[in-house]
Amino acid sequence: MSDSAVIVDRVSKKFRMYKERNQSLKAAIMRGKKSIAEDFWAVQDVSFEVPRGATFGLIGRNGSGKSTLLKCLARILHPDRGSITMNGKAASLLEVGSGFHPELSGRENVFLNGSILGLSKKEVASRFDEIVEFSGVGKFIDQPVKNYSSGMYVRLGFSVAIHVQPDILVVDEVLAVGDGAFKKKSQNKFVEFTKSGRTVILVTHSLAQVREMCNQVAWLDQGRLAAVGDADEVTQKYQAHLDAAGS
Ligand SMILES: Nc1ncnc2c1ncn2[C@@H]1O[C@H](COP(=O)(O)OP(=O)(O)OP(=O)(O)O)[C@@H](O)[C@H]1O
Repeated sequence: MSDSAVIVDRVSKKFRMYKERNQSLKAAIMRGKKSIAEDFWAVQDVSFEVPRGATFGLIGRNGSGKSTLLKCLARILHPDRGSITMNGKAASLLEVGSGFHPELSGRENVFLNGSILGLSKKEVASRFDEIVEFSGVGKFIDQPVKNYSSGMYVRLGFSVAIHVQPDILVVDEVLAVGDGAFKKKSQNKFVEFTKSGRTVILVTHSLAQVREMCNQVAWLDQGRLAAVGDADEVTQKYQAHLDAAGS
């Protein structure tokens, strides 16, 4: 088996940008079916490998393509060019309570989410107490999740995803929502998770968090890979770049 959990090979992703959005109906009819659009490449020709057991961060300025690449890794988007190979079972947690059904209770959502992430009912049942305990949702577990605070939503979603024990966990800023205590608990969980040979890929805007949590980093700049490798080295380069640009 390869030592790489994930292989990103010359991945590019484009979006169609439509012009003249505010035109009149008459102008649109006159122009017929032709619409004026151009391609915008949000991710361009990016290649790297994520070693098994790494906590791998994606960094870069706003709009550099981090979320787009993360969505490709989570299979929410498909690259227009290149390929992504996942060596193992992957689970992703990209939006607050993604995959949660608002009308269902926390309990029902844990079972639903667990099964979406590939666990049997029995497997979810055996981890249920631990999932609830970690989330801190407590007695609210039988309330519809539409009544949860955003913090409760995220904590429960994160708790399900991490207890499903995927080989590769793809997360987006989830820890930004939790409070300090939950962040610490989650970081410890990540350490435990990666020690058992599992891999975490995350996006965060906090360089301090990247330094603290990640051992490998990819830096994206205008959709292209600016640097990849050891977290300290790459974050230093990125910081120097930001300082030079005066931001
Ligand atoms: N669905 C879409 N349609 C058109 N353009 C998009 C779409 N999604 C993202 N983009 C554009 O692609 C570029 C990269 O966006 P992306 O969200 O991946 O960046 P990011 O690095 O995650 O930014 P941020 O740090 O602000 O979250 C941006 O210019 C964005 O406007």
